[in-house]
Amino acid sequence: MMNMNLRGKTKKKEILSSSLKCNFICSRKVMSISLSLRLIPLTFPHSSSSAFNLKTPSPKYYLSFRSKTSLKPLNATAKFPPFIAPSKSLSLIKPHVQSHYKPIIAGWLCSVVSVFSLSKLIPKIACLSSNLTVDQLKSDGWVLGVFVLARLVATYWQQAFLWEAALSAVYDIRVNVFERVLQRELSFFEGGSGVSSGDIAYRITAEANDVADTIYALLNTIVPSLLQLSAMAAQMLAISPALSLISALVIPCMALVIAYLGERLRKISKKSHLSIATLSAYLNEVLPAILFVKANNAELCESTRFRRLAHSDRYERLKKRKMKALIPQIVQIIYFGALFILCAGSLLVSGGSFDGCGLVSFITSLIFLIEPIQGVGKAYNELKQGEPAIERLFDLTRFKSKVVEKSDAVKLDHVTGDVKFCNISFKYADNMPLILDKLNLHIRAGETVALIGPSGGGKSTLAKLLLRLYDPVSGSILVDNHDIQRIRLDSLRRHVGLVSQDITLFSGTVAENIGYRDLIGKIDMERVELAARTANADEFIRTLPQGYETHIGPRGSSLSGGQRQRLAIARALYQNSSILILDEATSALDSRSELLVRQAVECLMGNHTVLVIAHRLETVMMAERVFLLDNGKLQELNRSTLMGSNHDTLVSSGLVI
Ligand SMILES: Nc1ncnc2c1ncn2[C@@H]1O[C@H](COP(=O)(O)OP(=O)(O)OP(=O)(O)O)[C@@H](O)[C@H]1O
Repeated sequence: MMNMNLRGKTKKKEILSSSLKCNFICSRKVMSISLSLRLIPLTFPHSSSSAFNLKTPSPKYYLSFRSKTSLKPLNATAKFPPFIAPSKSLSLIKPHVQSHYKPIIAGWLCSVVSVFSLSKLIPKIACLSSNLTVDQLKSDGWVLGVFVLARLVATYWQQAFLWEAALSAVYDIRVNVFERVLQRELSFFEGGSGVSSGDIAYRITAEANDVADTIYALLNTIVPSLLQLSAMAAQMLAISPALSLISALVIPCMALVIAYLGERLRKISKKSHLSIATLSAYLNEVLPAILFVKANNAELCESTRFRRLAHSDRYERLKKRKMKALIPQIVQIIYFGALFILCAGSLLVSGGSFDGCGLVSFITSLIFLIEPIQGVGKAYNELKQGEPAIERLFDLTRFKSKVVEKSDAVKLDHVTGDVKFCNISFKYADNMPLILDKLNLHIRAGETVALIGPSGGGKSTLAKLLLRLYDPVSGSILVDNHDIQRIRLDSLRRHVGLVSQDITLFSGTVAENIGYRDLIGKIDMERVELAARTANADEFIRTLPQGYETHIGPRGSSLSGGQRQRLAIARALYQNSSILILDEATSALDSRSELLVRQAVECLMGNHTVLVIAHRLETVMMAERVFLLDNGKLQELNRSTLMGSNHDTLVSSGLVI
């Protein structure tokens, strides 16, 4: 049921609000959540954005849900320090560019050939045009041809080499940024101010391409444009120093205009980057949830949200495109104006001091002098346009981890699976309440312990602490009597496997998903099949069109819920970790699928230490000990007492009945 009422459109700072009531049907629970849909200000760091008087809201406003439950708003700008000083942008990309010095030098050498050919061409063309005879054409024609060809070939290779350097530098930057993103703590991606994956994806793809354009423009300016500028200036000085000085007055005039417009372009570009990143973040959140959208008849609501974000982007892009189109026109006006004055002036000033050939040569040199000045302007604009992209890209790499691997951390080759939580207290942030409060738990090697408790009680948090995705505020966790803070992170996570509640499968084949741990090595097909048989998955896999080589679609979307769960269990078995955390899915399965999954879980329990976050009574009964986690405290329950509990007690313990 949806009731949407959109009010207010155009006034500055007007808040457009509507209310939306949706019924969310989640597994066996029916939650009725009242959502209020409204536009709230979206802050652009360091931007002085004005409100836009448009029919649709300005980019200052951003559509969000407000609900009693914590539906996460899209967040394209959260968690980043303020933009760094523009001057730092160049120093950030410098090391990556310098490491590709070979194509840069090759490109610059080609530019030397290109400029040399041009400086030889100009006087020859000037003399030919002022004194054209068949004999002269015959004698000088082939020389001209050679220089023209040399310039064309050299210019081609100059651009090819410089693009190679720019794209290689951006490849390095991308790899570096992505590796740093992978190293970031989980808190960067989740929680109220977590950064959306769409925003990160946009930075690493589209914005990195903008950085490539900037690097190319800079490389193409530093030597080629300056070379051409010097060569042409030298020629002009040789012909007429007086006229050359007058021409030089044009340069600061152009530089001032270009600098002013470039600064404006930088501000506009920053907003444009943010608006497209927000749109990308939105799409990355909504499209994977398309089933939910359709099931809730939310197409209209999502289409409205999309339109607003797309409109903001259109507005910002158009502004940027207009500015980019305007700059060359203004430069051209100054250029042609100056040229006209110079042509007229040269006739007066020269007073016959140089001939027609010299005059044509001077004017042609001036034309080719203005070209690199325009090039410098263009490069400056590219830099101003690329700065926000460089800043946003490198923002991803700047962080200080709270979960730090100690220098003397040990690698454990084998663990028996003895786990102790000693006096663990934890909260997600200083200003948040304690989720776990002086909690103690000892799971013996090979034992299966079930953890139950109300939703939000902290069960998944406990699992995250065991994987060291967060560190406790106080207390310690021991694996085989080694404090996990003294175990190497890769070693710890190799020995602790996780089957999470939200089953994560990737596009690819069944075998690749089961053998995920060996994805870049060699997947052991025998182990894959053994794991699949143990997890009761082999039977259905063999009915798929290409068996283990069948592609399962994005996020395993071609499989049923039960099949996905069994595949995830098979993957955990393949990993061969001694300790397994099994966050049981709450979603309903038919009784046969449920039985198959339960049998698979039972197989897991046979020879692993298992911490199962249980939601079903049947799973609880498979465990040797059962603990209730409530209000940050742990309490051991008697299984037989639990069996005899009434419906309300079981539901309040977080069990799905
Ligand atoms: N990244 C986070 N940042 C801030 N708070 C969080 C974060 N993750 C979880 N929380 C909060 O911590 C509390 C415990 O969450 P947790 O996911 O551990 O509960 P749970 O017992 O596993 O719940 P469920 O059974 O519903 O999965 C909740 O109040 C939740 O809102």
